[in-house]
This record gives sequence, C-alpha cells and structure tokens, in this order.
Amino acid sequence: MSKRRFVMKCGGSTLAALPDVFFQDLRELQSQGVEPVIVHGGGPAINETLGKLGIESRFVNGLRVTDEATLDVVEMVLAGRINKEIVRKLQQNGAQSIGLSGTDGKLILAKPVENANEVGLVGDVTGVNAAMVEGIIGLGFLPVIAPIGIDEAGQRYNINADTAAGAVASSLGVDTMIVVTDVPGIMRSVDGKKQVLPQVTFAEIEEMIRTEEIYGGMIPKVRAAMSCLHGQVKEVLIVDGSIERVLSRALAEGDIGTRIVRA
Ligand SMILES: Nc1ncnc2c1ncn2[C@@H]1O[C@H](COP(=O)(O)OP(=O)(O)O)[C@@H](O)[C@H]1O
Ligand SMILES: CC(=O)N[C@@H](CCC(=O)OP(=O)(O)O)C(=O)O
Repeated sequence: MSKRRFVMKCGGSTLAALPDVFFQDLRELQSQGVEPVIVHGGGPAINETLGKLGIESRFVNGLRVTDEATLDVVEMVLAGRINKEIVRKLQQNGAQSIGLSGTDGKLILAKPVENANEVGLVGDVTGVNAAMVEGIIGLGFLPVIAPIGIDEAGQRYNINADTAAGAVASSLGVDTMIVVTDVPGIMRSVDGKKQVLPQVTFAEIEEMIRTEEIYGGMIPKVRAAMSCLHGQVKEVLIVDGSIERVLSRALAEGDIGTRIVRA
C-alpha cells in the first residue's frame, strides 16, 4: 500500500498541547518524501473566543449551531489564529508549509447541511480543489487547511474539521487518513473498564452510536471515516496526539489507536 501521501486531521482538543517533536516528526516525514496534508480544527479556541464575546456555544450532534456572527468568530479563530499557529510551528521545526482556508481559491466548496434548520450555517462538502492542494505539495510545501467552506454565491459555511478532512482525503485519493485527537482511540467499557478498540467495523460503529457509547465529537469522526472509506481511502486511524512520534508510528506500524477499514 502506498503511504506516500496522507491526510491528517488535527483536533482542537490536542492542538495547544502538541509538542515540538510532533512537528519535527512531520518535517522528517516530509524529508523522507512523505507528503502530509493537514486539516485542522479548533473547537475549544472558538468556544473560548465566543465566551469572551458573550456568545453562547451550542452543539447538535457535535456540530456547532452557527449564525453569521458566530461564523465571523469561527473564521477569525480557525483561519486567522489556529491556521497560522500551525504554520509557524511547522516552520520553526523546519517543515515548509502554507496555510489556507477552504474559502481561498474555493478550495472547499460547500452546501448547507440537511439539518440547517437546527444548526444554521454549517456546511457539507460538495467539492475540493484537489489540483490546488497538489500544486502546493508540488512546490514543496505542506498544506494546512482551515475547515471553512464556500458556495458559488460566496456564502461561507462552518464545516466540522473531521468532515472537511474526510472530504479532502477522498478527493486527493490518499490511502490513509489519520485523526489526531485527545483520546487513545475509540473506547468502550468492557467489564467496567475502558478499553481502546484496536479495530472497529461499520456495524460496530453504528451500534455504538445507537447505544451512545460513541457520542459528541467522536460522532463526526466516525461518520467522516465511514464516508471516506466508501471512496478510495483504505484506512482511517484515530490516534492520541500526545504519543511520541505518533504519525511515523501510525504509518509504519498501523496498529496504534483505532483502525477503521472498509466494511
Ligand atoms: N467511544 C468513544 N471513545 C473515545 N472518545 C469518545 C467516545 N465517544 C465520545 N468520545 C469523545 O470524543 C472526544 C474527541 O472529540 P473532540 O472533543 O471533538 O476532539 P477533537 O477536538 O480532537 O476533534 C473525546 O475526548 C471523548 O470525550
Ligand atoms: C460545524 C462545526 O461544528 N464546526 C467546528 C469547526 C472546528 C472543529 O471541528 O474543531 P475540532 O476538530 O476541534 O472539533 C466548530 O465550529 O467547532
């Protein structure tokens, strides 16, 4: 299996705590000819800024209820702050990188989600400008993408970062998507003890959503995983960002965290 290129989704839950060695790992992978593409979140930082502005954060099944005022903050925090922090950290650790929002060059085209009446200006991805991402990689840069989408009329949408990452992975046709988060994988209680599931099937995921053993922010992750696995992506790994050299290990060993493969 070719693992030259992979999409990594980096969650806001773990971003602030990622050590330099995480970014050095990315640089080393880049120098070995591996081509990582990063799609990032930033939910906690958005909550914090909204809080300071006196705007309440509300979620429906892991998706932020978003109006235009919220969207201003989402864009400011994701595309303005977090995206640039990641690019700076990569560069400080020797990895060449360029940060973009999904609205730049219509990188991520979007339409309203089905339950827009509940969540407002939240988007589903209708297209990804893969050629632009390929071009950036071709110039030797690591693309870092903020999950804001746009439609042909110029309307912006807030897109869950897992959903955006899955769509980018699908459209680039990578084999592997790695979801970096703050838990060691999908966990389940067995005899009262929480255990990481090394592998899960689609049926097990659906069952765990039904029983609410998978809830909140894990729901968009597994939905994005199943969606991109219906296309060309062959495996999705959910891993803990605090594990040393987690990306190299995930690519080399594949048996870290939870592995989801096509059912
Ligand atoms: N079965 C599960 N196993 C592990 N984590 C779960 C599970 N169900 C829900 N979660 C929650 O999902 C969270 C990760 O999602 P989220 O907070 O959105 O992270 P990120 O910012 O990385 O996207 C975990 O911290 C945990 O609270
Ligand atoms: C629609 C929606 O919920 N968008 C997310 C986008 C950021 C995100 O997904 O960040 P994490 O990966 O850290 O959760 C939000 O507004 O929080």
